[in-house]
Amino acid sequence: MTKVAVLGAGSWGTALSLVLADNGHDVSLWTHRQEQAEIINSTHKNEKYLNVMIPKEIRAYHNLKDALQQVTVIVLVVPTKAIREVCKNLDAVLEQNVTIIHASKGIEPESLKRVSQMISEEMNGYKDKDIVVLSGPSHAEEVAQRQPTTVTVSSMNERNAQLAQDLFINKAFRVYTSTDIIGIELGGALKNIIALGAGISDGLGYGDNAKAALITRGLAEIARLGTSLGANPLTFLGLPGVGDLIVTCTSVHSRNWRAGNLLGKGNKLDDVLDQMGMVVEGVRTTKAAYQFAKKQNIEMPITLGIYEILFNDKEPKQVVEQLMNRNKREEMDDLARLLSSMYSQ
Ligand SMILES: NC(=O)C1=CN([C@@H]2O[C@H](COP(=O)(O)OP(=O)(O)OC[C@H]3O[C@@H](n4cnc5c(N)ncnc54)[C@H](OP(=O)(O)O)[C@@H]3O)[C@@H](O)[C@H]2O)C=CC1
Ligand SMILES: O=C(CO)COP(=O)(O)O
Repeated sequence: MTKVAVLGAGSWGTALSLVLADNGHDVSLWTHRQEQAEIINSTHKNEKYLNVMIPKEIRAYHNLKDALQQVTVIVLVVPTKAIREVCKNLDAVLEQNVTIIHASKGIEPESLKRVSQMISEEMNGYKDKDIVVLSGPSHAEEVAQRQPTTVTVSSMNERNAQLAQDLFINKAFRVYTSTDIIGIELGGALKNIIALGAGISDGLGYGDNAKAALITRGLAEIARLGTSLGANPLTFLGLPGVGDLIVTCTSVHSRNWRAGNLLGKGNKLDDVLDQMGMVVEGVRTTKAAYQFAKKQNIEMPITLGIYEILFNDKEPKQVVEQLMNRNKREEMDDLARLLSSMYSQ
């Protein structure tokens, strides 16, 4: 049995706490809202985020120091925009050495930093090579129902990745390892941009052909940006790449798909985000990827179109027209370039 603190009591933090409790670990679930901690402890529910009973062994905390008592593992599951703030607070009160696993899917606009990089910048004594990421096609709603789910954990420190694998793996939650943390983090973050696009496409009333095109050409964009930042292109063919892309672009559970769907139906971004009430990571990630692609001259036409819908009020139909009328090209250009760059390394 391991003593684990899960920081972030939203949908995913709650679902991951259930997996850990199922595996017999001692779980504290920290929330930044006192009232939410009290509700979880008295009702054993967290209804705003997940419709499931929470076993009474999982105790919710509002005081961070109390949540951290004797833990040897921390699972960080707050929205990417809160990572730095939570890590600063954590650094101020954490007294013991722990293994840090994060499960957030985003990147930081301006810096294009991945979550493991942000964590190590805010936490004294932790290097980004020691942080573990957990990512893959895994909607909290299905994990909470113990439906079969597969994810990948990755760290440059293989021992830490194996520790995370052993901590989470069970008969409903299969965990693979990988050493390509760059690819795993970028795959998980960038698929949210394409999921917004898939939702927009469905909202406009387009069918499966359009969605398959978005998924496939979206994957090419993810691989282009990812490899320019040092990811292994093959990672994008795995669970945290194409796997997560499929689940997020096709599931009604996806907040990114749902937000895109509302945009495609003509709603404005601010109204959509108000309605969602949960994090839609793809919005910030679109900004980050757009800025980077522009600076580095990386071709990302879908990302550019989604940026224009989100931030420049461009009509979704106009963006579709723009995408369909680009210059003619050969489909496999990208793949050939990526593979040859891989083999020349
Ligand atoms: N839901 C899912 O199925 C999956 C989610 N993820 C990723 O996990 C991360 C978290 O997502 P998820 O749990 O779904 O998000 P939710 O929107 O469901 O919950 C986010 C939680 O974080 C809390 N929070 C927000 N800001 C802060 C802050 N500054 N300090 C502390 N807590 C804060 C929210 O509190 P408040 O109530 O105040 O808003 C809420 O409890 C995201 O990066 C997401 O992409 C990954 C895989 C699956
Ligand atoms: O990452 C997810 C599933 O793997 C969750 O996606 P959403 O944030 O779009 O709900």
